[in-house]
Amino acid sequence: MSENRYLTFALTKGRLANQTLALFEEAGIFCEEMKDKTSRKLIFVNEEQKLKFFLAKGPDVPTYVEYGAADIGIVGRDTILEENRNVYEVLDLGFGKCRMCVCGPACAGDLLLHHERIRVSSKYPNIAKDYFYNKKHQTVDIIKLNGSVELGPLAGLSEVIVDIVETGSTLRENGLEVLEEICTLSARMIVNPVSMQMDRARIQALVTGLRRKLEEESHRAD
Ligand SMILES: Nc1ncnc2c1ncn2[C@@H]1O[C@H](COP(=O)(O)OP(=O)(O)OP(=O)(O)O)[C@@H](O)[C@H]1O
Ligand SMILES: O=P(O)(O)OC[C@H]1O[C@H](OP(=O)(O)OP(=O)(O)O)[C@H](O)[C@@H]1O
Repeated sequence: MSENRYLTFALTKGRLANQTLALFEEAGIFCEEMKDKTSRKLIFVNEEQKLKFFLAKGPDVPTYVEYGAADIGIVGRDTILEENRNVYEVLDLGFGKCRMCVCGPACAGDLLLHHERIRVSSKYPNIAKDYFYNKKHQTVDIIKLNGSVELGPLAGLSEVIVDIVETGSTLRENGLEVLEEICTLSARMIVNPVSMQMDRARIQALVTGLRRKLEEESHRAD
């Protein structure tokens, strides 16, 4: 372990970013500069704590961590499952909670029940494939989409979708429903396996500090 080595964090842009920075601050990990939404700067350094931070698109976070360009990543469990990178998952951060589900119009329930060869559109083709082929042993045709996945059944592209459900309002407003739940999701901390060996004490102290804050928060909420 090198005392002067910077630990680099890849954080997910978008929905998870604010809660990640708020939790880090609570645990004494600071990156003030990153809060400036007007800045186009991409990488931020905390000299005092020997930390570096950058924001990336969710699916790129496990890539940075697997290759060691970041030691630590914060990313949704959906992305970890979809990307299937060689990283350690070390902590459930408890926010960004949602569910990965098979959804569609109510009438698609019968097609699922009878293991019909249906079309499944999703932003998460690997999760969809694993669920239908390995868990349900059902042959389906998977179609990759990049967003607004609920359009799939509405436009006649697919019978069902595999997508994230949080409040359920996108489904409701489009006449769709949850047909099957695949798994629950939340934000997780991932670590590069080599970084874990080289900086074990420092990374473990970080994880312990964050876990303590999360426990304090959940006690306060009780
Ligand atoms: N309602 C939700 N919809 C999507 N993701 C959610 C939701 N609630 C929590 N999440 C979590 O937040 C993570 C980041 O979501 P976000 O929408 O910011 O990025 P994204 O899905 O990659 O979107 P985009 O492609 O539009 O940038 C997801 O990977 C997921 O783990
Ligand atoms: O259950 P709800 O609270 O309605 O949230 C779920 C919706 O949010 C996400 O889409 P997002 O807003 O990320 O847009 P996208 O479809 O373009 O990825 C997800 O893909 C669902 O469409």
